[in-house]
Amino acid sequence: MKKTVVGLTGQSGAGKTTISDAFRENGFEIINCDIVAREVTQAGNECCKELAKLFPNCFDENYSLDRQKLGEIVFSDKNKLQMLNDTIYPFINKLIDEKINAAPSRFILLDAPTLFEAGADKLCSVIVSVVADFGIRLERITKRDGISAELAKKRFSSQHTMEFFKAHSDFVIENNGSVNDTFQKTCEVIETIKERYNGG
Ligand SMILES: CC(C)(COP(=O)(O)OP(=O)(O)OC[C@H]1O[C@@H](n2cnc3c(N)ncnc32)[C@H](O)[C@@H]1O)[C@@H](O)C(=O)NCCC(=O)NCCS
Ligand SMILES: Nc1ncnc2c1ncn2[C@@H]1O[C@H](COP(=O)(O)OP(=O)(O)OP(=O)(O)O)[C@@H](O)[C@H]1O
Repeated sequence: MKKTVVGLTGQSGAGKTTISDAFRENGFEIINCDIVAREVTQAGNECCKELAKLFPNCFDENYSLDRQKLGEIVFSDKNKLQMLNDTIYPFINKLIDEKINAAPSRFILLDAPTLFEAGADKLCSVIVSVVADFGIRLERITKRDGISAELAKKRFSSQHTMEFFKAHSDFVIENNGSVNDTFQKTCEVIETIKERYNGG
């Protein structure tokens, strides 16, 4: 069975995980890369031991990761973010590969904020970006994650710009309005993708 992998990407708070529900309802198997990143950093595993060499203050004696502390460090320093990415992506990409191979569905959605940085765009037949305005994203993620506006802004500036996402995607979904409107737009995109790739 030839699998079609759709990469869903965009800045923090744009609405990737919200939109992924529409893909699930349309028969897609969802791989959420934030969850994959949590799986590879479960206390005591190999990835944590590698990261603890670089960020010793972010781990306790059981190699359990203090996520907020690491976020504060890497989203304030591009070199440290690069060190984190270089270390964690091989573990993440290996697990993504395993999940794609094990997926029972022919259609797979990769919900991945750092799709391009991780090189996971190369696994995708189609790339969909979700975009939303800065102020809206700021409000959403300070509320969702309970983080300060300052940390949220640092996280944004660690990511590609909206223009980058638009320029590197096959479809762009704007999510400044209601969830219902965005769901409708997403279903139209899904229909086009399915028409294009069914049987292909
Ligand atoms: C830095 C970490 C420990 C912060 O953990 P925390 O629980 O505070 O945040 P969480 O993991 O829920 O991520 C929240 C959002 O931050 C953004 N983000 C996460 N990692 C990165 C990154 N490397 N570069 C840019 N933005 C990122 C994404 O929009 C993500 O949805 C964590 O995000 C991490 O391990 N990041 C590296 C792995 C990665 O790139 N994950 C993204 C999916 S591949
Ligand atoms: N159209 C919308 N109207 C109101 N709230 C929304 C809308 N879209 C998303 N949200 C809310 O905004 C928050 C961020 O959305 P979501 O988690 O889907 O973003 P994301 O792109 O996956 O972000 P991240 O990369 O940080 O994980 C969530 O709490 C979600 O419920």
